[in-house]
Amino acid sequence: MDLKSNHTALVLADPAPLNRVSSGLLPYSGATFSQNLFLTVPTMKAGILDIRASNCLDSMESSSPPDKKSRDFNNDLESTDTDVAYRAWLLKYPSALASFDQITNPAKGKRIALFLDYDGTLSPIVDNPDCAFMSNDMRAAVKNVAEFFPTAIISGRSRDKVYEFVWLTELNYAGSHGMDIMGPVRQSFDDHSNCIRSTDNQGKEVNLFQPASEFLPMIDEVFNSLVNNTKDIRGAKVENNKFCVSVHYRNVDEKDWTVVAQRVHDVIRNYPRLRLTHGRKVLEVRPVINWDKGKAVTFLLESLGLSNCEDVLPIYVGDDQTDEDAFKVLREGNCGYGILVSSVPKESNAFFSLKDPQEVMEFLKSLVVWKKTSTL
Ligand SMILES: O=P(O)(O)OC[C@H]1O[C@H](O[C@H]2O[C@H](CO)[C@@H](O)[C@H](O)[C@H]2O)[C@H](O)[C@@H](O)[C@@H]1O
Repeated sequence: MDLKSNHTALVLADPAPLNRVSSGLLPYSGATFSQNLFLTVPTMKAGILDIRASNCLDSMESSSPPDKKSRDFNNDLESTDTDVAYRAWLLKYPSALASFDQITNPAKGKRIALFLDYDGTLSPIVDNPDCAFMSNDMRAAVKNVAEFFPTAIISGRSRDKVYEFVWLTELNYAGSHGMDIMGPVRQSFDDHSNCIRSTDNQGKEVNLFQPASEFLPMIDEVFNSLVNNTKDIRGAKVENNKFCVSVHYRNVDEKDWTVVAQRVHDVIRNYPRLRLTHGRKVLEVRPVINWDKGKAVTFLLESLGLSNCEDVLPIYVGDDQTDEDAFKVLREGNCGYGILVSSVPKESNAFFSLKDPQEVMEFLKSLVVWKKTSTL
């Protein structure tokens, strides 16, 4: 099948950065133009910033709130205001540690199924994506929790890469935002399209579900073009996540973010079957398929024989925009809880919050203690 075409405009399907309504959320209409962005593009060809790239830049800015360190440094008063805002936000998204009983009471008599994002949830956000190591303490906490509760990692990274960081065989892994799921063998999935039998690195038979497998050659092609198109932008980094590609701009000078946005759009405008989503200082290029982390949660629950809400309480912990799909599935299904990891106020579909990976670790440890001491 020819997945590439040169005549259709880019599909811009960015999920809403929930902390601000952005023009980047609007499909391309050609009706508006951001003047100040136009004026701040120093290196653009002919001085024109593509409107879709301009909308994208809005989203890049709104999905990249200043970190706590720089806020505190800027101004003590401002930091006090921010703390007040954070405390107010906690009323809407209570701490999962402070509200631990509220989470575990409904779990009595049920099995908890745990879903964990990786970057920003199990490992702190760092400048170099290749160095996002999780601590040994966190690894021990995840290993312990997985002894008591079925546990899966759902990451935007490729499945292999996230496994190299986590290195625990007792978990299930879904890479590429859920487009690459390795789970236990289920006979009932044998007829499922895109589901094949394979073996894991222990030689155990597993099911491999890859709903975007036909996009593999296209993703490789786009990865190479993106590497080529961004190689002169200092600090830009392109990461091949197998079924999606990440373009990092964390280390790019903010004045050059427009250039990053434009270069990415220049490449993907030729691929109408690819779309762009936003993460934490990263643009994620992915296939336009009806699949996301939320669908992956549903699929994994089914694969693990845990899809009956009467007996199972799923908990999903994540920090990023793409995790919202999973929070939404749990909220709308009235089944389980999303926990957003954030140290800044953000609108979310999660029910609870944790401040950072350190608090995630405490939460995982508390679950183990609760399970060990629970009589039910
Ligand atoms: O779904 P996730 O596991 O959260 O993956 C989302 C992206 O995570 C990584 O990037 C983020 O973490 C990096 C390391 O801390 C950081 O440098 C970067 O700015 C963040 O966006 C990963 O490198 C990406 O490929 C994933 O898409």
